[in-house]
Amino acid sequence: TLSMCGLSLSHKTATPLEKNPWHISIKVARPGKGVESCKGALVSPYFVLTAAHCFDINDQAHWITVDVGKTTSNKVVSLFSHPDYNIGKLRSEGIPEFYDYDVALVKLEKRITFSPETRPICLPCTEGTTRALRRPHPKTSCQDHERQLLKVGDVPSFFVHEKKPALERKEVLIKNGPKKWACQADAKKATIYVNVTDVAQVVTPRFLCTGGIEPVVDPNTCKGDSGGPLIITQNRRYIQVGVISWGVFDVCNLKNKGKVPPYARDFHLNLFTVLPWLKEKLAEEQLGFL
Ligand SMILES: CO[C@H]1CCN(Cc2c(C)cc(C)c3[nH]ccc23)[C@H](CO)C1
Repeated sequence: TLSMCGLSLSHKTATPLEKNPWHISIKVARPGKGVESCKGALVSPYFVLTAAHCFDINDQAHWITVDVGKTTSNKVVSLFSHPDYNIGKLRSEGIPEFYDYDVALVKLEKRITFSPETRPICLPCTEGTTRALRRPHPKTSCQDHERQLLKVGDVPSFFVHEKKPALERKEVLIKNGPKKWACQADAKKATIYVNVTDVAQVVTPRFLCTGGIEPVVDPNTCKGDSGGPLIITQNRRYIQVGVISWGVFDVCNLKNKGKVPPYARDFHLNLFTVLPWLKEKLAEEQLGFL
């Protein structure tokens, strides 16, 4: 039987993890280089979905620890970054970091047993999401999922910011209508993109854009939120539509303290743009990809 995805407990006394049971914390301890912190989402008994930029080509599996539910340091067996991810691809054009296809799957050594604080989130174009959307199977298509989840306009969504011991939900609007172009244009205000002439060079069709102050002030991501899920709620079920990739302004960086500019935008890898890769890597996880 396909286990149900995107469920969570929401009563007042539920713990942060019971409320966000898909939440994963990832740490990469590089000898002599300190620890890099990222987040991820549990998507099946063996796999965590995160950002490719959390890892370096030289990272050893034993440098990576993955906290799932209450158990810390689950062993990583393998790491599958998207084949088209290449952070240095545009270096020759004076663009030091390029985040296109910034998505990775981490395979755990031991199969995770689900529990009230450990449950998978729903992925687009799977049977679990068809059920979460209360749509008929097999009549419902992947395109139906995209039309229902990523409607044209400002789409309500949220990400989870870890502020130990709490997990805070940050509600943001995906600018998926007329505001999309202004959202993307603000990418050029990022310090490292000073050489960018056409914003389309760095904001490729793989990205969803959040942040800014119209129609309301959106909270922004921090570097440490990288890899976490961008989530849309439907009928109290949680569906991941994006992976937090990069932002123009790190609100957690103390030197940026207190002053968040209106051009602070965040960019998330749109999972609808990497479905063939997801389907291939998760083929054995019985998620029922459409
Ligand atoms: C385009 O230029 C910027 C790229 C990435 N930014 C770092 C960064 C990463 C890597 C990932 C996430 C989720 C971030 N959220 C906010 C900042 C931030 C720095 C600016 O801080 C330079």
